[in-house]
Parts: sequence; structure tokens; C-alpha cells
Amino acid sequence: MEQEFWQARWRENRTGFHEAAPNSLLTRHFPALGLTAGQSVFVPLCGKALDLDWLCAQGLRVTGVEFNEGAVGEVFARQGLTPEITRAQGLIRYQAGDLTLFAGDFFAVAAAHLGAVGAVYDRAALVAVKPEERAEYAAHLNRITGTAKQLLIAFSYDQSLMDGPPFSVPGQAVEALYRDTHTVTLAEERAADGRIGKLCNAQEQAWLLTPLT
Ligand SMILES: C[S@@+](CC[C@H](N)C(=O)[O-])C[C@H]1O[C@@H](n2cnc3c(N)ncnc32)[C@H](O)[C@@H]1O
Repeated sequence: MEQEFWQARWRENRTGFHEAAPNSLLTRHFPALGLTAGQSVFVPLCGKALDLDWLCAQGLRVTGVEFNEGAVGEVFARQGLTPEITRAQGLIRYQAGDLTLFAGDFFAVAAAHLGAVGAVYDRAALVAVKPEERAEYAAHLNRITGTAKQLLIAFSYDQSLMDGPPFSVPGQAVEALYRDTHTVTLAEERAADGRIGKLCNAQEQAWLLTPLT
């Protein structure tokens, strides 16, 4: 999805994807990944999600990437942190304590930016990517995280009822993207709330992705 599309949404405050509390599928299913304090979680297309704060509160090292620099700054401000801001090969790196957020393009993130990644948390990231760019997204994510385990939260609905984003990413699509690298397990499925729930009767699904050995 083009950068200008997303920057316009942030400018115009059309950020209905932003939730007022950490996603309960995160708080229920992230523990199944078995990360311990001090390990690192990567959050692609992170927005200013309160999920970041919840992950920090688990004692994890949290790294994210987000196009919108204002959103990145807001996460540090609400945590009362003053970030060190540096340039990092096409990205702007905000860092304080165990929280590092890159302002810039996910596809510009390299493995060296992240270091060792214990797990990936994808909420409303894969579903934000145009369907024709999904395979590239998943391959890049695996490349830069060493094919880490993952909690993926996605929507599934009849795509003819609404234009994305968020796009519908049904189970077959999750399988097709990740079956060569991970075991894909549906942890929970529930009716989505908000506009997508009302308009399209969408389901919100939490997937656990375990790397194949
Ligand atoms: C649907 S929102 C989800 C945000 C967040 N994960 C959440 O749950 O609130 C998608 C976010 O990804 C960002 N984004 C889209 N494409 C991106 C890219 N290629 N690189 C970095 N950020 C991107 C957008 O600016 C937007 O904030």
C-alpha cells in the first residue's frame, strides 16, 4: 500500500484501526509463544498500537516499524520516554530503553536493524498489505526475522462487500503464505467488532505460526 495513502489517513485522523486497549487476542495468545523477559519481539506496521505498551510491560525488547513518524513519537511520549533519534539506512530510529521504533518503510528494514528476533506480532499488518504484495511481505518478514515464530491477527470476510484495507486474509491465504516455513494453527476465531464487523460480518482470527524444524 502506497505510503501517501497511509500518511493521508494519519493526517486526516482516519485511524479507525487504532484500538483503545491492547488487543485481547494478543493478551490471551501471546503467552503461547513462550517468550521470556529480555527476548525480542518485532511488530511490523505497528502504528501507535497500545499492544506495544503491553509487550513492553511483559519485559520484552520491542521493535516496530511504522510509516508515520508522528505515531512513533506518540508511543514514546505516552510512555514518558525521551527517545534517542538517529538515521539508520533510510529509516529514522527512535530508541529508549527496550523500545525501538523505526519510522519508515517496512521493506527497508534489514535483519541487521533488528538483531535476534524471538517472535513476530502481526496485528492488522498483513491485512493492510495489498493482496498482490502479500507474498513479498511474508518473505521479507521471514528474511529479516530469521523465520521467527509468530502471533498473527487477521480478518476474514467476503471481499466483495468492502474494499480493503483491511483486506480479507482467509485461512487458506495464511496457509499458502506460511506453510513452507511454519506450522499454522488457528488459536481463536471471533466476530470482529467495529465497522468491518457490522458491514461484512467479518471474523477476527488469531493464528500461531511455529517454524518448521
Ligand atoms: C491497519 S494499520 C495497523 C496499525 C497497528 N498494527 C495497529 O494494530 O493499530 C497499518 C499501519 O501500517 C502502516 N504501514 C502501511 N504500510 C507500511 C509500510 N510498508 N511500512 C511501514 N508502515 C506501513 C500504516 O501507516 C498504518 O499505521
